[in-house]
Amino acid sequence: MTVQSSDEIDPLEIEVGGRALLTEPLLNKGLAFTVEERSAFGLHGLLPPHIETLEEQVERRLIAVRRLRTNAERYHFLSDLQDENETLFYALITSHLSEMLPIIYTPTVGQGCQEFSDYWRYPRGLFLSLPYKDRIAEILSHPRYDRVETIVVSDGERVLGLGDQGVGGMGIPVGKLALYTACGGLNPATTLPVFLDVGTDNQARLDDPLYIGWRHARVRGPEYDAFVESFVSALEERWPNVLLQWEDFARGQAGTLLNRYRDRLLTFNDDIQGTAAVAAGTLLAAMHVSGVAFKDQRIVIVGAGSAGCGIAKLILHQMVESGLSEAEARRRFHAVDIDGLLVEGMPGLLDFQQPFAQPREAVADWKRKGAGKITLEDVVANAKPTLMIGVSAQPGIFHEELVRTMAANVDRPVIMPLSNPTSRAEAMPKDLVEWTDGRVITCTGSPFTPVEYGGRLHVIDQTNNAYIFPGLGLGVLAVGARRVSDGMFAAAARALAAISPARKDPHASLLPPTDSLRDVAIAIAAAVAKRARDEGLCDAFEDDDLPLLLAKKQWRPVYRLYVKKPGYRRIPQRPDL
Ligand SMILES: NC(=O)C1=CN([C@@H]2O[C@H](COP(=O)(O)OP(=O)(O)OC[C@H]3O[C@@H](n4cnc5c(N)ncnc54)[C@H](OP(=O)(O)O)[C@@H]3O)[C@@H](O)[C@H]2O)C=CC1
Ligand SMILES: CC(=O)C(=O)O
Ligand SMILES: [Mg+2]
Repeated sequence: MTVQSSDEIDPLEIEVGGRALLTEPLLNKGLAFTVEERSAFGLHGLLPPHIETLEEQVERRLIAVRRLRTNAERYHFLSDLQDENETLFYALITSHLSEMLPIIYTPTVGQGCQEFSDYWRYPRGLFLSLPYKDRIAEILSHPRYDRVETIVVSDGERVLGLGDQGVGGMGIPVGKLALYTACGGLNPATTLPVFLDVGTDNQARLDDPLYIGWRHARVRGPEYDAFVESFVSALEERWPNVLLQWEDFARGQAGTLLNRYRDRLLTFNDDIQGTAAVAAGTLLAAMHVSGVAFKDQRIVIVGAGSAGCGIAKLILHQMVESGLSEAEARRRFHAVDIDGLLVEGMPGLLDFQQPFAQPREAVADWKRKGAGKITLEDVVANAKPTLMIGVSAQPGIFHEELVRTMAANVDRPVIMPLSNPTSRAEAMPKDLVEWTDGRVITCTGSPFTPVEYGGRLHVIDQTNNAYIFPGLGLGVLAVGARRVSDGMFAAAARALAAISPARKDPHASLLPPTDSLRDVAIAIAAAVAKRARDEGLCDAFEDDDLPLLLAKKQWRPVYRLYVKKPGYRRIPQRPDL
């Protein structure tokens, strides 16, 4: 449903004109300013005389972006466009989603984060640095942020699978929020990327004279906790109903922060919960193709960190819902971390890993003689998994022998190398298809081109939390949910599986194509909103009213007519220096 909101129809009253209007990305229309607007706002002469439509502007920028040689160049081109004219940026992105997604999001955003300081040009979002911790409330108080409803925050310690990028991690909240608008339809004026700069342990960044973050070893422990608490308290005060998404925090912080704040704010951790929902939804779709029910699944998760244990927790919940006892369901998980298979009583086992540790006696004879740990190879040979998920950021860890061993024991091995960016994927889909003689059902975290094998084209689905968080945000905001619950992610996973093309045709893709992420977001939002109501986390609404509630929350990249606001003032074209 497309609703033309009064926001789109009514003229917008503008306070400033001249150059100030052209340099405000939320208002700038570039060459699309009409003659009347150019007269009213003092734009004649500041723009060449040509006037064009938004569609023509999209076409012009599309030609320019396609002319560039690398995706890294395109990333910077699009960042500049976002900082110049957000309406045009989103019109371009939404009309070419599958082409633009790999540029503004994974994998290219990873390089953008690594080279953040090298290409620094224009600030976007808020940088909260520990040395200025006493200024947080003052920084958030600027009227520019009055309308903020959604914040994505990172401290840059675990940027995709690329480790600590310090302040470069800001590229992640910026990219995620671009998807909130492009896919979820949230108004960009209501979104805010935030970076918590607590230093970095990345020596190359610290040694780099161009590095623009706080040049200090990463602060941890009580000082870190107090800093995050200052941020959260100030945020609660400023925007009591804001949706806060934690993104790309390291294993040691991600779950701790989620548990600390989930009952206090409208908040979730995307790497733990969003990833769990997309992986579980893809698994449900894959089960439809493989015909293997939950009771017959044997699961290996490689990388028992935030994403790995988040995924395991949600799939475990689904297994229990399908009729398995909790104990039985637990036994089906084999979580492999850097020290091998997680086994009960193992030294260093973290709280969130405990539920997925195998009883010692169940795996007593799996360890090879003289070996210090039960390796991934031992696990695959003994557990005979039906499903193997990689969230370890270890490229090549799903090697040929391992995959062939897995494929020898099951008809349709399901293998998901979900680590990002592309360079960190546990395996290349082309290899997986070849090593399994085309039997594999596979999907990845970053985009890959389809693989041709045996006269058939294997589409590689992108099992990325981008299928979940834009819809989750849209859903909770549209109905005014007070908290984000695990139940909402379970509902999102089911909603994703329900729109899987493979439900109708087993040769089709598991997930809808990325071009349709706007429709996916609506389906996820509807499921999340209903779950919020059913859990009593928002006010009641009728199912029939939901499409309108969602549509009203969706902003579209169209230009509005501008008129002068009473008190309009023309800012001098050049300041007096
Ligand atoms: N597709 C998607 O939507 C998503 C993908 N991801 C990707 O998943 C990856 C992991 O993210 P996240 O879980 O947040 O990160 P974490 O750091 O929390 O977890 C990674 C885990 O892998 C472990 N590990 C490292 N080396 C090995 C190894 N050789 N064998 C087995 N385990 C190993 C790490 O152990 P240790 O810490 O001891 O080194 C750690 O426990 C990243 O690449 C990220 O991009 C994450 C979220 C969403
Ligand atoms: C996709 C994502 O959130 C990650 O790789 O961290
Ligand atoms: Mg992430």
